Amino acid sequence: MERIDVKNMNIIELENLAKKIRERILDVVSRKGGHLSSTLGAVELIIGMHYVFDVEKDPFIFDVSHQAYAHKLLTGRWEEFETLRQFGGISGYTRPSESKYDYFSAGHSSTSISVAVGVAKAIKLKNEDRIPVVLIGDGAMSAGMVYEALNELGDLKLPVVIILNDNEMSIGRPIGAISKYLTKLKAGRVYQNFKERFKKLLDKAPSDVKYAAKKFEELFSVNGVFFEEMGLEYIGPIDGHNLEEIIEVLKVAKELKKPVIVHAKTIKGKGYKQAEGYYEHWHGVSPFNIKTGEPLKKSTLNATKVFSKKLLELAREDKKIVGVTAAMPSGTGMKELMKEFPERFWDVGIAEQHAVTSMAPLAKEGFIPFVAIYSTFLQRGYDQIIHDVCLDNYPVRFAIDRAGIVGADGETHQGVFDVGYLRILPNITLFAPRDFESLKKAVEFAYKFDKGPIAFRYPRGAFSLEDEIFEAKDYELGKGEVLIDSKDIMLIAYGNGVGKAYEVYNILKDEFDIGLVDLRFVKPFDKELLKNLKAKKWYVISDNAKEGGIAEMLSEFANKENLNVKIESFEYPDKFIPHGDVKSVERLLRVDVDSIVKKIKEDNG
Ligand SMILES: Cc1ncc(C[n+]2csc(CCOP(=O)(O)OP(=O)(O)O)c2C)c(N)n1
Ligand SMILES: CC(=O)[C@@H](O)[C@H](O)COP(=O)(O)O
Ligand SMILES: [Mg+2]
Repeated sequence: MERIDVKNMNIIELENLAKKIRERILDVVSRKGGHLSSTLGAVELIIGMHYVFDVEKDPFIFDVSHQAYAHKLLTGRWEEFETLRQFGGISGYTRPSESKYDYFSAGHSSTSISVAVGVAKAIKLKNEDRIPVVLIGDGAMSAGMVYEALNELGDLKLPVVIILNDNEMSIGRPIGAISKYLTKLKAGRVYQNFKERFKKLLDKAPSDVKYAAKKFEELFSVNGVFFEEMGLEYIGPIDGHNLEEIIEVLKVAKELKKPVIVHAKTIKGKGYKQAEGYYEHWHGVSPFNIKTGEPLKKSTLNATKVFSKKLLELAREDKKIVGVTAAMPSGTGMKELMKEFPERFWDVGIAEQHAVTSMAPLAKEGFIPFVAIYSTFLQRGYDQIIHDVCLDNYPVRFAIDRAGIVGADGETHQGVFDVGYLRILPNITLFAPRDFESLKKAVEFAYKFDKGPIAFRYPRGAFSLEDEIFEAKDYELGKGEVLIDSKDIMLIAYGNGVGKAYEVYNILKDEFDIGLVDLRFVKPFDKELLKNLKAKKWYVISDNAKEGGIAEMLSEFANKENLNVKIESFEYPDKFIPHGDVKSVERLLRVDVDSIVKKIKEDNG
């Protein structure tokens, strides 16, 4: 399907288009799952962008880009939208590799204004007639990167239009002073009209009236002062569902040829009554019944719930336990702890760097901090882990959720780098549970461990290994476990890799002398156990990137110790891993059970 040209449509036609887009989004997301309420709330703003700006030349930059489904539908992906977030289908985010109308990839939040500043510099250097337009949510405004970008933009005064899509929500409740400030701006509209009338009066008034009026303005003008002080023009708040108003204001913003913030108020979930105005649940959904809003599948036990429950148990017993999440209270299971102990567990908003650093002094002061962040978002806090936690060896506990392949979110969200990026840091201890029971033991071990920073990782959803196949033993620092011994082939697995290795073992056990080791710790790892293995063919199975991963680590060790072993890795190859269900993606990467079995048979046949 061709790109839909909205420029010649009248308001009624645009409103009908908005309705059609919402119906398409609801229909597909209810059957396939995906992000829902953000994207429903941004339909008119996106139509407005397409109406006023020229998508053929102006960079359209979507923050996170989970709200950009309307943009996908307008730019020739109406039919393909059916494959949303499915293996081999279109991405849930903007991807230049998917469409020339997707200017930049996103998935992590708060990068958009930096991208706009960069492209605005390029446009100026090339002396072109283009203007970057950004769509960013209020939740994304909690991250430091936004202010780094605004700081430069306000100084350079490059033409950039930033549409602030303010639905007064992040995934959950919005956090912090900026969010409160944006809410206050609600009152601004009335004041703006007043200000206009007041200005006319002032021009004729004596100077003492001018003085009083100025004071009045200082006292009551909450309208965009913050942004104006940063050197940006501020327009708003406008009604982000009123196409006429959006178009009128965006036209003005475009003509100003300056950095402008257009502050639009929207309703998250707009157009689907069940979702309108609800925190969290409707942000990202699995397939559901449109009529009732009920999910089609009942939720089952997952690693996040097990982590959350165990930490809550410990927190009830020990007041020194504190914790933080960065805008993912439900996603990380910290919500329950925040509810019961609001003075000890915090959501800091999208602010992973701050989350990490702020826990180090709590450790220094004798508290027991847990940082619960997804593997992919912890990348944001990397320097803070090195500089503020590891350097002075503070016992901050990192609970790394969504480790491994996460599924439908794809490239931007895969939790595959943490083993590599953490393994190289001095002072840190790294380990991983293999099933729900060992996850409980992992939380206990991390709680008691006070020698320095420690991190454990667990997957999205359930482990691939069921409980009670192997008894969950207490963790001992740096100790692995031989689960099944052998003299020939050894599957050396880590974390959620143990379940996959066990499946491989079951297929091959009658044909080969094959065993299974759970490494348990990657740092420090169990050198004695490995040296004493009789099996000299090691197959490494773990859900992390191969580069900087476990096989690499074991090869270095084996070479140093002259162990004379052959090591093969079934970790993830050196590429960004696409979206789709875990099984299909692993098959594509040739690290699924069948591919591993085939390779072992070929090697040993
Ligand atoms: C660095 C980072 N941390 C956390 C997230 C998870 N996340 C995705 S969207 C979102 C909420 C964003 O809120 P807002 O910008 O207001 O957009 P809305 O969904 O309300 O439209 C969060 C926390 C992320 N994508 N990137
Ligand atoms: C857009 C974003 O970053 C989040 O909404 C993410 O998709 C959540 O992932 P989970 O579904 O794994 O919590
Ligand atoms: Mg929001």
